[in-house]
Amino acid sequence: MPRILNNALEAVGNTPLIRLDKVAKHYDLRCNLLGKVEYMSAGGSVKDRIAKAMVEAAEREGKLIPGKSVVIEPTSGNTGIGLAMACAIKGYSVIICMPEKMSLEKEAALRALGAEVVRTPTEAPWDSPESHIGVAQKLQREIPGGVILDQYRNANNPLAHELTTGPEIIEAVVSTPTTPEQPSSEKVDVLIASAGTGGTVTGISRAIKKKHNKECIVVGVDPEGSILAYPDTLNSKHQGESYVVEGIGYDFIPDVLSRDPVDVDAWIKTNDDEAFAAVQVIMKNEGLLVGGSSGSALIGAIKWLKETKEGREVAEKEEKNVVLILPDGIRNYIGKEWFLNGAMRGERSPLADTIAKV
Ligand SMILES: C=C(NCc1c(COP(=O)(O)O)cnc(C)c1O)C(=O)O
Repeated sequence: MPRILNNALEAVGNTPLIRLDKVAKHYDLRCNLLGKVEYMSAGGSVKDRIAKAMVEAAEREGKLIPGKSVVIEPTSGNTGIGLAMACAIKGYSVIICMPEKMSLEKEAALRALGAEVVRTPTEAPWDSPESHIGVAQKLQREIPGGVILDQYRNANNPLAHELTTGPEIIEAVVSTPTTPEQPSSEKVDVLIASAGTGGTVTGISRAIKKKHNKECIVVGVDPEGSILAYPDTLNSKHQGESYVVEGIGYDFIPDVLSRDPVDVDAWIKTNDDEAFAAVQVIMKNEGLLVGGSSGSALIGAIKWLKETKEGREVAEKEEKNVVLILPDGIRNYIGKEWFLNGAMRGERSPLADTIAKV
């Protein structure tokens, strides 16, 4: 029931799970494609959830003291935005260390929320002093009250998804009964998520497999150039190559990512072009203004559904529920060339010719 909230943190999560029927038709799928639309969270991304969880856990443990502590975090931006939102509400100073590659839009949102932003060289290896992680550690050593909550190692990252994102998905699927028009197994049959820290895919997988459906197939999506996919042989062809999509892929394996096949059954590699084309498919067919890694998740799903034996079996069954995590929205990338190319200079509707003649 609608009620007055105390602050924006109470509007984190509880995002809709929306049918992507026109996208499924576009790719000739018979199964249900369901998108968990995370840009509808208060801070605009899936990372709001871990930011809130890490801050509140640190407060409970006495690690954050109002008026004294300075939250410092290495991030590709969205975790930073979630932290800056929490710190604005709770009264902590915050410094975000973010690689140069990440969008100006994310930096602007961070600064608008009161954060200081330190940019670092994108190509710096994760364990070098110049990386976003190395610079955050240096700042913590030198700034009194500096606290790194550390999304790459903090158990509250995957736990936030095990306790919130996963149960929300399960509840939505279980409470939507099958009908002749919209057949459903009433289970989460497949979960597909792109990976950065790996907290999302790990945490949701644990929720589903422990409490709902241990037969659920969990697919991780990792960009070409990154090394998160398992087995490592999947990564060798493009290892070290740069990529434009933001928020996913790393040159190290974060502690919070479980590559145990029990948690993540399969991995799919994707590239920028196919991801950004998939963003346009979601926008034009479903009216959802998603970000680049949502395109990675969608094209990763399509590749798994079309190019693997297990996937083809799922794709043909109209009752099967395939859940995709759509991590953020186009707000973070509205001026980026990859988006403008598609939106402003892409295929126009037939109406364009008519308008030109008026
Ligand atoms: C790691 C960070 N983001 C993760 C992320 C992800 C991956 O979420 P993980 O739970 O970190 O695997 C997907 N898409 C976008 C747009 C993201 O920002 C970060 O914002 O620091």
